[in-house]
Amino acid sequence: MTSITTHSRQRAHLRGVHVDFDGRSALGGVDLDVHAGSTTVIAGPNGAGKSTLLEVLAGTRDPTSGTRSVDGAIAFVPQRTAISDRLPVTVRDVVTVGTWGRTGRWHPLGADGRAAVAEAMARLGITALATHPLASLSGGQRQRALLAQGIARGADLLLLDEPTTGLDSDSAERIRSIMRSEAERGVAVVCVSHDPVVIREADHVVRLADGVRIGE
Ligand SMILES: Nc1ncnc2c1ncn2[C@@H]1O[C@H](COP(=O)(O)OP(=O)(O)OP(=O)(O)O)[C@@H](O)[C@H]1O
Repeated sequence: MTSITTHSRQRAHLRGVHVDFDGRSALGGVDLDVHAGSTTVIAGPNGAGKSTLLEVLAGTRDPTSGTRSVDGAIAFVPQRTAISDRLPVTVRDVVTVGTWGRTGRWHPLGADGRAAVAEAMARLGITALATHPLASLSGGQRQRALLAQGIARGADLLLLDEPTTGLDSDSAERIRSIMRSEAERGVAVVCVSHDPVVIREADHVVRLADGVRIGE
């Protein structure tokens, strides 16, 4: 059983985060706290700063000013459209990359890594696709492979960029169910989404407009 202490543990903490692009403000002083064992959705209109905020959380973009602290390992699941469909890799290759966070790059997979890859593929229902090229998958299957990569990492903070966009309702439900179960396992799940069901099911909703939080 996971203790209440573990579940309420703070995983990420942003204060006064500003991001400017060429002198234009994309984020104008955002505060955010993310806790273990919860789901947080970043919502808002196009251009509101959602992806920029996710990038700051991920550590791939430095704030122009403000502070960021993150406690634990991060897995980032990009939108499937952000990945080239020409990459000559199989589904198992894609999921195996997730274990690099455990083993270090290019190290042979040990039994733990192989088990993590197999479990992640089984949870996403893509075991039968393991040897298929990424390029041969449908959009929904590709998004599942990317999420399997994210959970194979075994991270404390799982960041997802629009994971259900363009998926049919069964595929979207599978993705939502994995997000819920990861949170139940104690992971802090943060996702950018326009999907009303994802937003309704979230423990916390951060609404952005023009780079600032609204509705609080
Ligand atoms: N690399 C960049 N260079 C310059 N401007 C950028 C860059 N990335 C984002 N922006 C600008 O910052 C603002 C916020 O962009 P961001 O992508 O974070 O919004 P978003 O809420 O994720 O939008 P969408 O829903 O369309 O994905 C926009 O005005 C965008 O044009």
